[in-house]
Amino acid sequence: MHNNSDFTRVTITTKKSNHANKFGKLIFDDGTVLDGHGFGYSTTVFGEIVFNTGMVGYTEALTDPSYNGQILTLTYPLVGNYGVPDPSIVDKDGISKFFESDQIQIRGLVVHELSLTASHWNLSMTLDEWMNNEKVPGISGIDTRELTKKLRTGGVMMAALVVSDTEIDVESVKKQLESTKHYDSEQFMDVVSTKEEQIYGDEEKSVVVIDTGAKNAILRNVRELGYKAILVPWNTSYENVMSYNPKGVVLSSGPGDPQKCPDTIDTAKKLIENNIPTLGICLGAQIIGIAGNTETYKLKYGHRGQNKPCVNLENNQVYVTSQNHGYGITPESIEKSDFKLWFTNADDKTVEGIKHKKQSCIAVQFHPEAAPGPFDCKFVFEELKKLMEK
Ligand SMILES: NC(=O)CC[C@H](N)C(=O)O
Repeated sequence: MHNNSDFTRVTITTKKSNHANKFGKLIFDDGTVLDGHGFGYSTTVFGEIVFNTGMVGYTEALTDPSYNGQILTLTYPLVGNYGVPDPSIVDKDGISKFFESDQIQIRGLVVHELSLTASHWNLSMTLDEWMNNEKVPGISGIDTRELTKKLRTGGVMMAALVVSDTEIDVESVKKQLESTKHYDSEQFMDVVSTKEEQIYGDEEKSVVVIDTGAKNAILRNVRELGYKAILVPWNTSYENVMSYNPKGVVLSSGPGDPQKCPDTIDTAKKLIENNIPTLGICLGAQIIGIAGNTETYKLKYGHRGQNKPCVNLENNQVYVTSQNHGYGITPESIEKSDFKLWFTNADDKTVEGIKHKKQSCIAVQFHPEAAPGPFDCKFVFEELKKLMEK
């Protein structure tokens, strides 16, 4: 028999999005112009336009530093209906509970329909309010299926997103778009990486996380292994990493081309050489790959979603993974490298994980820290723990 105290009382908060109807336009570098309704902040932004097929998780996606420099299209047709939680809610270590970093990282957001009402027990503001506060523009009323087909056919491209209270001058935006720095040549590390070390927990044994744009969930997973997490800047040298005397090292996810992180590649080379237990995640996997003689390349339209099937070649088990990447490790380059293939993508056979042939070094292209429902990829952190406690 239940007594009332068995139940947590949950209050559902409802808020209406009262955004004014603004002008909104998406302008692509191939000349295409799409009309929509502007929301969020009135401004013009330029970035690489990409799409994510996840049905939920916009709070996490918008704050994932790996999206820095990009205009994000969500293919799920109704967005914003559960609002946005309070950013100041933190866990016992002071790590934000519901956000992957302390700000919105995307340059702009593209949706089909923005929900006018948001309801959730955890809601503190609407998506429109949040984006307005953080000065990020959004556009709704876009046929995101057609847009996705365009990106799948033509590949990701540079675009401008304009939200304005007055009529938009398309020609002048097109000119600015032409002279905008291309996403591929941008250097994001100074923008996303911590400038100083940050320490979470007080355990004696520690894991250093090299911050090339780390998500909070990576820190949380390290903490759950029972280790102190030490977050350090992207360009921390091997000697400085080792000065913390860590049991292991995580190379985090992050935005941009892995070739733009030469200092991290250098540190990774020495971590491998000295057999320090190391796990690379997404950008971190690409960096580890380069450090161990694989090559990387740019995918046509990337993998961004929550249901990307990956096969563990050691036991033929398939995992449903979360992903967000536009570059990858070149499959043909693995054979002559220091790694063997660990995971492969069941959809397109791209590289999803590698293991060093001799040293304690593993890397996954997918996000083991992400949990869009299930937690089935957490075992990757357990693999790191096994290497650290060997
Ligand atoms: N999430 C990530 O770490 C992304 C890695 C890299 N920037 C890419 O786009 O492929």
